[in-house]
Amino acid sequence: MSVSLSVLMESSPSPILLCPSIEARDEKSVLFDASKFQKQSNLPTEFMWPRGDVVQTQEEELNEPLIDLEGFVKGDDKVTAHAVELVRTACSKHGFFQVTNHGVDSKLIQAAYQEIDGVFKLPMNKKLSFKRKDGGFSGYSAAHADRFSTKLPWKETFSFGYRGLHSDPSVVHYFRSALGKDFEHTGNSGLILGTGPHCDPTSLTILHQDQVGGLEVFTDNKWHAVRPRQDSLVVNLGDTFMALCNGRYKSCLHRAVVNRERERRSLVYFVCPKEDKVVRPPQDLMYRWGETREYPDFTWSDLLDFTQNHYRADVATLQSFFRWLPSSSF
Ligand SMILES: O=C(O)CCC(=O)C(=O)O
Ligand SMILES: [Fe+2]
Repeated sequence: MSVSLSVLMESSPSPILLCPSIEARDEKSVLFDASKFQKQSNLPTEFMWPRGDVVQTQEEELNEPLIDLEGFVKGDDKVTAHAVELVRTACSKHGFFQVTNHGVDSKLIQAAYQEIDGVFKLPMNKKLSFKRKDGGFSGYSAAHADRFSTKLPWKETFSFGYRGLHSDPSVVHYFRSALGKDFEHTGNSGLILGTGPHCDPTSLTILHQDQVGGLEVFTDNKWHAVRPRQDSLVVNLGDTFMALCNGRYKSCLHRAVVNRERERRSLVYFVCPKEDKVVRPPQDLMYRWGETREYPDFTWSDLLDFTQNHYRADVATLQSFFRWLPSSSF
């Protein structure tokens, strides 16, 4: 089995961010102390999102059933069938669901937060010593300031990738059994966003946010807050999964809003295909569904290159990618 996974840990807003200063916009990225801005009304324009991009924050919480994986993990067919139905409904509607009894030890999650806190508290020069290289997977990055100059995310991340897990998280295992070999996976809310509205280009995203909250999902024409739950994991479908399912299941449109009072952290686990794997829906599914193809073939390495080097993931990544892809006639 080939597995390609990467884990992203993010903390926002951070006391120090790396981004272009307003005075030195044409110079290479320079350091400035973002904590100075945290209590001011005059926030750096690089972090401002045009109002058109930002739907007014709804206080409304997403009211979706929490999916209990206990029966599935234990192999209880009846309980699994019910969970599958809930997952199917959620994926058809907005590509998002939350699971409990997922088998990931909560102590491990807390330990990961503690570990990553130590990394983010390092002095900036230390963090820059393991800066993520262009086109690379692993390392520290801040605000994407090295790649984009406007609408910067108010966050810093520490990412690392690895392959060849011995066991799958149960939800990955489920999709794998359903899709077979075709699923080889290797603060100023409302204006300043930790992570702007986007769909993940990856296959699946499994996420834990801390108790500060801020994750929002777009569904029923509105943004809905996802209440943080210590015991649950959020699962988002990404663009690659949507392409694998011929658009039947939706790539989840989401964002993370930060606030001026408390730092927010999240642990994000991206599941991606093997680089050279051609992404296309399984033929027997297409046959069974009687559908024609919605998307052309592509490889994860092309989509990865596009989103790492040419385009920051947003709501229209896949369409833009197909226009960009030379062999695509879309
Ligand atoms: O921090 C979060 O809760 C969301 C992060 C996210 O959407 C991403 O990194 O793709
Ligand atoms: Fe995301």
